[in-house]
This record gives sequence, structure tokens and C-alpha cells, in this order.
Amino acid sequence: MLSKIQPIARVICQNITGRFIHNPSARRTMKSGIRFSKTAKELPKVVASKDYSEPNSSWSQEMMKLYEQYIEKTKDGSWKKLPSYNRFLVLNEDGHFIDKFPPSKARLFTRNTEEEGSMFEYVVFANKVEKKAVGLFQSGDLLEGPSGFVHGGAIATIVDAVSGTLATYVAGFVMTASLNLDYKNPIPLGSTVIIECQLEKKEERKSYVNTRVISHDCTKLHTESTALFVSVNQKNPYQG
Ligand SMILES: CCCCCCCCCCCC(=O)SCCNC(=O)CCNC(=O)[C@H](O)C(C)(C)COP(=O)(O)OP(=O)(O)OC[C@H]1O[C@@H](n2cnc3c(N)ncnc32)[C@H](O)[C@@H]1OP(=O)(O)O
Repeated sequence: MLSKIQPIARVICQNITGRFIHNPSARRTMKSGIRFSKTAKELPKVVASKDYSEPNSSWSQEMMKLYEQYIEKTKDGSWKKLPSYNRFLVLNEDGHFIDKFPPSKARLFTRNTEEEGSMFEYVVFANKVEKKAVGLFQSGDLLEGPSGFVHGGAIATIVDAVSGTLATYVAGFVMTASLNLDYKNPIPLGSTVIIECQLEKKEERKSYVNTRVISHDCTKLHTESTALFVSVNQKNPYQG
């Protein structure tokens, strides 16, 4: 049974971590730095095989238009579309589930529903040279705060997710140490906004990211944020 699961586990892992598990020095880091727990056959049936950042039928025209603009920018290699799964799963080549947490029903907060369009619809593009990331975010009905507008906690969540993705992309695994937000204008529920993140500076383990959330037509500033991410002792999942 395990021999059938191993190739599948490897593919899942490759999808998430690129060449991570096939780099011998990375494997050594993983072995020394992370606890091994359950085997692949004990994993729950739902695994992180679906890329939730692919367009679906709930995406608005504005969302699709921006998506296509950024896909165009990936063609010369300067920007990269980052995949997004419903858990942060890493499996080693023996099919072992490697994580600080055992397999469970846990889901990444921003990817915790299969109902398309109801919560966070988003995709992240990153530019390593410019140390920038752009998130395209369409809010669903279940994110309402004030009537007709997005909840401030949901805005904080998506800003944390996109700016944290940039920090992860440039610095490896990070934890959010601080996140400060200024809410300038409410975000209409259901609208599409652009989340622009810029790495301001990196000092040893500390990555400082500045973020602006603007309307899809770039006419309105909704939110500004500054965040500090601290690197923790794990390998960058985006690098081999
Ligand atoms: C592929 C898929 C990707 C997917 C990517 C998805 C991204 C998702 C992003 C979501 C991430 C989260 O939600 S994370 C969940 C929310 N965050 C947390 O729960 C974090 C809880 N806090 C912690 O675990 C810890 O405090 C840490 C890890 C942040 C730091 O602890 P530590 O490792 O012991 O380090 P420590 O020595 O304290 O701090 C290191 C340096 O940072 C500074 N520092 C630490 N905290 C702060 C702070 N709040 N404000 C200012 N500075 C601070 C210290 O002064 C020090 O500076 P110096 O002396 O070196 O100068």
C-alpha cells in the first residue's frame, strides 16, 4: 500500500515545495529541524492537492482581468504565480508526513471552504528581484463586517496572508511578529482589490513588509499596513 502512496506523496510535496525534498542538504535540515510524525497512509483523505489560486466561476470580470494582466507578467519570468493549498503540508520522500502538527481536519484559515466565492478568493504573484508581491483578492459574502463591507479582521487576515507569503518567498518560513493596519476606506463586500506588498528591509531574521490595499481600478486606497515577520528554523519552501 505504502509503495502506491509514496509517489503520490512525493508529487504532492513537489507541488507545494518545488524541489525542496530532492535537495540533500535541505533533507538534512528537515531531519534535524522537524519532528517526523504520521505516515502518509494515515493522512486524512483531503490533502493539499488542489491549487485554490486558480480561477473559478465565482471570479468577477475585474478579478479575471487583473489575473490575466499578471499572468502576462509571468511570461518573461520576472513575476511568478504562487500556488496555494488548503494546508501547509510537507511529505518526505519516504511518504512520511512532516509537520509540527499531526494530520487532522485542520485547514488553512484562508482556504477553509470548498464553496467557491463565499470567503477569500485570492491569488498571489511575486517578483523576487523587486521583492514585491501582489495579491488579487475578491471578498465573499461570509466576510461581512459592517453591512455591505468587508470585516476588518478579514482584511487583516488577507493582508497577513499576502505579506506573509512575500516574506516566506524571500526569507523562508516566517511567523508574523507584528501586523499594524490603518483602515482608510471600507472595502465593498464582493469587490476585487489589489494588495501590493513591498519588502522594505531585511535584517537577519527580521523581514519588514509594507502593504497597500487599493481598489481594482487603483482609484481608492482602502488599507495600509506594516508588518514584521521573523524567520523560524525551517527551509524556504519556494527554493530547492
Ligand atoms: C509555501 C506556502 C507559504 C504560505 C505562506 C503563508 C503566510 C501566512 C502568514 C501567516 C502567518 C501567521 O499568521 S503566524 C501566526 C501569528 N503569529 C504568531 O503566533 C507568532 C507568535 N510569536 C512567536 O512565535 C515569536 O514571538 C516569534 C517567532 C515571532 C519570535 O520569537 P523568537 O524566535 O524567540 O525570536 P525573538 O528573539 O523573540 O525575536 C527575533 C527578533 O525579532 C524582534 N521581534 C520579535 N517580535 C517583535 C515584535 N512584536 N515587534 C518588534 N520586534 C520584534 C526581536 O526583538 C528580535 O530582534 P533582534 O534582537 O534580533 O534585533
